Amino acid sequence: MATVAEDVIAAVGTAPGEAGIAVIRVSGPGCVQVVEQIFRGRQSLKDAPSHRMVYGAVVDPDTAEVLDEVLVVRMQAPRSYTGEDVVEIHTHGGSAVVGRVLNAVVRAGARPAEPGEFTKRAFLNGRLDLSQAEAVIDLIRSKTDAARRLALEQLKGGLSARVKQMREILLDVMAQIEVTIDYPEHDVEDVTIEQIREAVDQVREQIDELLASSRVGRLVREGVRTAIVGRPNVGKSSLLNALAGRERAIVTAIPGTTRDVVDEWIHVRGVAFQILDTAGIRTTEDEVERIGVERSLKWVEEADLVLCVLDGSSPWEKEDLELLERIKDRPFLLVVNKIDLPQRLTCDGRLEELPQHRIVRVSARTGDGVQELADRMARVVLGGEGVSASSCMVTNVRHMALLKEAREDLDAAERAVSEGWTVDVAAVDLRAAWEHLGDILGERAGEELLNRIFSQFCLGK
Ligand SMILES: Nc1nc2c(c(=O)[nH]1)N(C=O)[C@@H](CNc1ccc(C(=O)N[C@@H](CCC(=O)O)C(=O)O)cc1)CN2
Ligand SMILES: Nc1nc2c(ncn2[C@@H]2O[C@H](COP(=O)(O)OP(=O)(O)OP(=O)(O)O)[C@@H](O)[C@H]2O)c(=O)[nH]1
Ligand SMILES: [Mg+2]
Repeated sequence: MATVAEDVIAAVGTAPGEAGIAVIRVSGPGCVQVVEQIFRGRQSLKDAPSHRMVYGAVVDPDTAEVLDEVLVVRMQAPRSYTGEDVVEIHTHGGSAVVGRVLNAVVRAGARPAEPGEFTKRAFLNGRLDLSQAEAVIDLIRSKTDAARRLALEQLKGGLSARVKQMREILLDVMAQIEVTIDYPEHDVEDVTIEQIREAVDQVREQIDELLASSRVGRLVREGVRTAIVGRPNVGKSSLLNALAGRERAIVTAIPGTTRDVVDEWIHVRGVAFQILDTAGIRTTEDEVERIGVERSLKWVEEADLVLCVLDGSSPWEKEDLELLERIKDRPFLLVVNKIDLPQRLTCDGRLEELPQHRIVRVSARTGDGVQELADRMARVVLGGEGVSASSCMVTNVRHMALLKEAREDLDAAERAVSEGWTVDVAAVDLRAAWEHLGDILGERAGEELLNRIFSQFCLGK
């Protein structure tokens, strides 16, 4: 079969396995002619209007055997996902059908696409910038509603708009510096220094805001590691089970039941929490239990959120106080458990000293207060307002690193003017900041970076 197209790529866009339908996507100049060769419909594809389904059959290019009954849609460049001519063949789902149809497309002149190649083309054709292309992977990978929302916001260009706005401010002041340098006879240097300061402050403030959002962004994207800690027998494992809604961990009346860390994922208000049930913290001679206690203490330091459990039915003990000291500078909630029993937790006003929104009273046995605890956990992570539909958060470590670099460039620019250097010195730093921000959008992205990013995609995306 003659090759009719320069670089037409094809891949299955849907998940493998039996399904109602599957979509084979073909992209590149000449892809309409490629598919035309194997498509028999009432209407020829090239005469069909763009973005309109056409009914027909796919045939084997050599034997003309009918392979499947299909719907085909053509999307004319540049109005398509990749920005190139695109044809999609919607077949019946199932590996034999999809295998034969894809094979026919390849024999008609397309080549199998590499992972992420459609999205890479969308980037190279200017349909998406790099941060938007990265959002496509995040969107596909998102397991919770909040993660989906953040990724979609980025795909729609939320982060890009913020970055472009900062670059505008920098570009304006860089232009002003040019004028100062080119026409030194006009005494404009003082004005320029003020403008540099103002631009630096404005952009730095925006960068700081974005970097501050990255903590929550990461938690939303990756999940919140939440450690349940406390003395033995206060009901930590019971609490894990109550949050999980199933008997995940072993519960007994014997103190020191849990040794290894037991974990379970739960979703609260669109955020994923990995709940870690740990060994009760006490001094012990038992070697196995001692190692468990060490791990518990490690989790107090490393968790994104600490749930410190107290037994409301028994008096406060010295271990409780020690633990409270350890957690007070970490993100924590204090959970007073066993409220179904008579309350004997006297703690000399220590509880009253804590911010009251940090204290939740529950019964892991009856389930009272457990929903309130879950809501409170989500609030601690998301802050007051939660992840609103319009909020833009940085979730990507590449973006974080570039924002930090840009911030350092701006610090350097400010130092240059404060120390009385001529404005051309600050100009170098401002340009560096402008470029680092541009790297978020992929302005100077080389082949290596692009390959690293797009190779993480699934086939057919
Ligand atoms: N069948 C199918 N579903 C899909 C995709 C796809 O490629 N094919 N997508 C792939 O990820 C997503 C949707 N993304 C898309 C983005 C742009 C265009 C597109 O044709 N845009 C044109 C026309 C818009 C219009 O008619 O107004 C444009 O922007 O000019 C299509 C899909 C999710 N669902
Ligand atoms: N009445 C009552 N009993 C509870 C409650 N929560 C836990 N218990 C009981 O307290 C005992 C200890 O519960 P666990 O969940 O095993 O406690 P733990 O903190 O995991 O204990 P270790 O693993 O030994 O550190 C068990 O007998 C539970 O049934 C509660 O809310 N009310
Ligand atoms: Mg336990």
